[in-house]
Amino acid sequence: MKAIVKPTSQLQGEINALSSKNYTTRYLLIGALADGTSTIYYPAHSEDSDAMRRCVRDLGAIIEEDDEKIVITGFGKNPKHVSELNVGNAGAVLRFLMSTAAFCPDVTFVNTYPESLGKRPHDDLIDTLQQMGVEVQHSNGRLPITIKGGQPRGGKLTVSGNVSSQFLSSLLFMTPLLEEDSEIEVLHDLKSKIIVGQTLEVLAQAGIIVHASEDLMHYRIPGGQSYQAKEYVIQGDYPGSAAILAAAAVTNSDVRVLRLEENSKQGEKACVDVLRAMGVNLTHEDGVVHVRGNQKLIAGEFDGDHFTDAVLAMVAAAVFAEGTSRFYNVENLRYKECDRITDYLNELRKAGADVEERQSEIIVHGKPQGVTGGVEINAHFDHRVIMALTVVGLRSEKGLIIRDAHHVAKSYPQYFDHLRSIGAQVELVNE
Ligand SMILES: O=C(O)C1=C[C@@H](OP(=O)(O)O)[C@@H](O)[C@H](O)C1
Ligand SMILES: C=C(OP(=O)(O)O)C(=O)O
Repeated sequence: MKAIVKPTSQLQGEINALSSKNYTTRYLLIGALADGTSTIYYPAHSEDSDAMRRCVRDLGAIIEEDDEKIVITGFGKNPKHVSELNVGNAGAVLRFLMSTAAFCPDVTFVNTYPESLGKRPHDDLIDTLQQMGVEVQHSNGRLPITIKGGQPRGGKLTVSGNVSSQFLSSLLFMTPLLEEDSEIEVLHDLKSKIIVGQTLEVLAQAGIIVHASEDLMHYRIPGGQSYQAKEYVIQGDYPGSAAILAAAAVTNSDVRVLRLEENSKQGEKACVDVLRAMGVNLTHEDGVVHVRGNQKLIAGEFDGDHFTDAVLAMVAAAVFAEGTSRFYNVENLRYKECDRITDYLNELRKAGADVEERQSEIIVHGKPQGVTGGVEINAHFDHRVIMALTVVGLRSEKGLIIRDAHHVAKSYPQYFDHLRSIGAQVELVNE
């Protein structure tokens, strides 16, 4: 599918935020790891959340669903001995389930996105699984990956955190089910640290005890625990909504996004502060972010690791700011669906933006007068590139054509419908 994004100067209306992808994957997992029946209200419906649903079902969870909820009966620590799992292009789903798969004798995670997830490294988690006595076959740390588990061991474990926090989260979900206690030391650095808070939050809700050090670099996890079956309610999704808010920020707008909790643990809620720091006129009260954009933004400097999945949308807003913006501490964006520094900036340049890259920084020389556009954009299999380039297209002189825009469905299938409902001129054409 091709998205033809036409210049649009005005956006107006109200959007109900999509449901959080990262909470949906977590609650599906802990529902599957519980012995009883849990209920998840308002789950996300996207390729990534569907991938988790499909895989836990393959592993033996029983799932019933209707329009508002999923009812899931888990398999505890006794998943079905499947031979193959397909996580699609979902990094978190793969990494979370690699540890769960250690309870199975022989499971292969297949490589269905060789150009995207197939290029992402998983060595750090493979190392830890090997410390636990699990045999892992892999191609240079990448898919396809075969886990030959059975009886993984706890004890003293280390995991590197400087590529992804998902490896640590994965171990935090699985180690409470081991017979013996575990101690996890995070080596090097811990990127996307803030999202580990979401993992600890849902573990506590399921009655799991984890002793975490204040800096989130050391953990003591008592073994022999079991997940309680509970009821969970999914909140609105900040990473996806960040793109809607950025679109409102770069146009003349009066846009309200509902269901965005002020006290959420999602790091990407910082996008509200980033836009405010850029001079955007907005309020955030009672779960509603209300943007009244006037196309005027000012540049700023931001630690992007605090809002990793919203960085691309914030960079898109900075393209139109007065002055030079700097997003630092973002090296791990290179290990996502595409290289979100080099690949993304190449597409931004095609659209007419003035951007520079460093190994762990994105620098944007703003163009308040707008960019020319009028070119075709390569999506690089990346939903966040698609969403961010759409924002740029709306404020361009000649619009943008985004190829392979259907990949937006990885996290936000209704993105273009939502944008059109507030007045964005976007045409979708089957290629
Ligand atoms: O734990 C999670 O659900 C996620 C962690 C983050 O990844 P990294 O830790 O690799 O940055 C984030 O980018 C991803 O979308 C979801
Ligand atoms: C990086 C992302 O997801 P994942 O790592 O789960 O593929 C994302 O949603 O932006």
